[in-house]
Amino acid sequence: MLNIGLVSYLNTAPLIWGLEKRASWQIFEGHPTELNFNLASGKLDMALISSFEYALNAEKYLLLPDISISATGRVGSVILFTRLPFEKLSSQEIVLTRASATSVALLKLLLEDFCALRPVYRTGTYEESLKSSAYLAIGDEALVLRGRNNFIESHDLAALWMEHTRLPFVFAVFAIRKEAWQSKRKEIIAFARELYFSRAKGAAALCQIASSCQRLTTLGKDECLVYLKGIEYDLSGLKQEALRVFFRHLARRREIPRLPELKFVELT
Ligand SMILES: C=C(O[C@@H]1C=C(C(=O)O)C=C[C@H]1O)C(=O)O
Repeated sequence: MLNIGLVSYLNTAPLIWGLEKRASWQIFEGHPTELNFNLASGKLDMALISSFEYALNAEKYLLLPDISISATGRVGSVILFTRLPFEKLSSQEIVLTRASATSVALLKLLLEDFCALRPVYRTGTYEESLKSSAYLAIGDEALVLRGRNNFIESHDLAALWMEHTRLPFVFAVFAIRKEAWQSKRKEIIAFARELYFSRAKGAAALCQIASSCQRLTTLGKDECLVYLKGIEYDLSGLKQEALRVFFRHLARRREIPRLPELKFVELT
């Protein structure tokens, strides 16, 4: 049995739209940090994980070629919501969602190194952030918060990253545990083929996905479609370059012990 982890957010729907159930695999859905933990601990064989988790534990993993959750510019669902003007955030408290690894590291990089701001961070929920100056949300929660106007500003982290680096940003990759690749290679290749097929079907059905998944958020159908059109699922050359740039920043900031290489499985 192949144990597969998938992110439970709306943005993953187009990637897994055409995926059919199979007796040989079991799907677990969760927030990125749950999937990161369950893949690192061996409960899962392969999963969509935070690109930060790959950088942290790259010696355990191999990557599925050409799969990611990325955006070129605005992503729409990784947002710093603020109750103060952005440039006044030094020494102010920012509450960080527990669901994210990549976006937390990206936020710190953007604020501290690119914008010379020095806030104080705390992990917590949106409710726990009500007296703080800002809240970092990702995924469906960010989409819901976009509809509430109790913040004065919202800053899209992928758009900020692009402004500073001119590059797309890769939030998640599909990683496989090395042991699983040794023992379950055939099943992994079969799953990968289905995933590529599913992605193609999802791309052709975006309008339908937007109408049927709209209930997950408070977005209208058109807004939902605009959001899904902005999410990219490939890991092309430029995205690999963008990942390396992000990893170099993480290593320089000592958030990861060493600079990881991008190592892929061969599906043939
Ligand atoms: C674009 C998003 O990317 C997600 C953000 C992640 C993170 O911050 O660790 C991990 C997986 C992605 O699915 C999102 O959730 O909005």
